[in-house]
Amino acid sequence: MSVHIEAKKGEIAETVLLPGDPMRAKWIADTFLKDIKQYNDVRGMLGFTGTYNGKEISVQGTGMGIPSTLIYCTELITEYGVKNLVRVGSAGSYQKDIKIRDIVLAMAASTNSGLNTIRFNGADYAPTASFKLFQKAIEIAKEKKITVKAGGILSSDEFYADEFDSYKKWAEYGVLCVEMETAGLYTVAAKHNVNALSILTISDSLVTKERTTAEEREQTFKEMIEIALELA
Ligand SMILES: O=P(O)(O)O[C@H]1O[C@H](CO)[C@@H](O)[C@H]1O
Ligand SMILES: O=c1cc[nH]c(=O)[nH]1
Repeated sequence: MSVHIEAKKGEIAETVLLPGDPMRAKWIADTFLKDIKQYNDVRGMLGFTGTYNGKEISVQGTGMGIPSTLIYCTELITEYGVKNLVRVGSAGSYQKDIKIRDIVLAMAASTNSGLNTIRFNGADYAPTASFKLFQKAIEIAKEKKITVKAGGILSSDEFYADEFDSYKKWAEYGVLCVEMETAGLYTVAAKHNVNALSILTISDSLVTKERTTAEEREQTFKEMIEIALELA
């Protein structure tokens, strides 16, 4: 047992899917996995291990934001030996041609978090996806005939910005979409020399102001999950 995860050693697979929402973790386990065992309920941050096509895989809620994500990822890596961390999250589009329900593979994550400027004494660090998982995800998507887009994203510390239009600066520099965890995930994975990839489904657009419902966000991101599960 670690501070925030009550699993015994060996109860968590080498590959873990990481939704922010613990209820999405339960939905993924119930919908896609066999022989499911719930290994965590500390703080309601549900975690499950099961099998997918005969391979063991786990799914763990991370909560929202970089600090919460860093807690779960650090414990998964250092206490449970997890090697592949695959975030499956929702994101807001910053670009006209990134539409609701599109899937985005995050190649790199800019951030307005102090995480790395603190860590690197004021210098910038560029958190990037693991090439191995990224390349594999592209191949899986091709095989499954699922269209994916790929590029840089923003991991923001705030969901509600004071100035709505502040997103336009990131958009001008090619950032595809915004979420709140990936820069932390990629940084902690790099520190411990393990693999990480964020696969995101666009839940709303800052450009067109369209939105999906909370239920859709929890349950309808099937294609993204199908790619992630094949990464085990
Ligand atoms: O859908 P999840 O994985 O929670 O991700 C996004 O949704 C939350 C905000 O509603 C933030 O965690 C953001 O990153
Ligand atoms: O606009 C959005 C949508 C999902 N997640 C975010 O952080 N922002």
